[in-house]
Amino acid sequence: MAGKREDYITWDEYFMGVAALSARRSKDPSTQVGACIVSQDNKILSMGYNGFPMGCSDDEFPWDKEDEQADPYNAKYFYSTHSELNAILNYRGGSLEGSKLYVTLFPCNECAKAIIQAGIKTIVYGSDKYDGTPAVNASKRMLNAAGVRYYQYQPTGRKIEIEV
Ligand SMILES: O=c1[nH]c(=O)n([C@H]2C[C@H](O)[C@@H](COP(=O)(O)O)O2)cc1CO
Ligand SMILES: [Zn+2]
Repeated sequence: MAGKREDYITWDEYFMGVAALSARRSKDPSTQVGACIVSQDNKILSMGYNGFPMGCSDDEFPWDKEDEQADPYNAKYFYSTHSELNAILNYRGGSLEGSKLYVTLFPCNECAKAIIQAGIKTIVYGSDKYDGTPAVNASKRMLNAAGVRYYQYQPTGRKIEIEV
């Protein structure tokens, strides 16, 4: 009798991998973020990445951080929907109460509000490159107050290649 395969990926590698793959759909030239929401029994409920809302063309809306005149209408920030919010909004199945969010970048304060209100209880994040900024400080303050647990994903170093 053959034993089971032993080099299968862990749950964390699987869900962080799905979040990272989702990020590859992002059109943002500077920061690509992916998210994956998982139930308490390890079933994927939803996914998302940062992008403009439906009907707002990736070719017509700006992807710049800032134009020469520093005109906010010509920068992406008014228009881009964050990956975490997209993952929450993409879920049409009912409640996300008690679920877990895997996200490649620590959620900002706006996403933290949506995460808390959606009932997500755990966040596993990848990069924390905006740590110390007001948005992330405010986010951590709210997540702490609301009892949302968060911890940084510890990369295993395993390379997962997918040929498509
Ligand atoms: O939590 C987040 N989730 C998320 O999807 N984003 C997106 C919005 C923007 O498209 C991009 C941030 O752009 P930049 O790093 O160039 O400022 O990442 C940004 C954050 C900020 O933490
Ligand atoms: Zn956000």
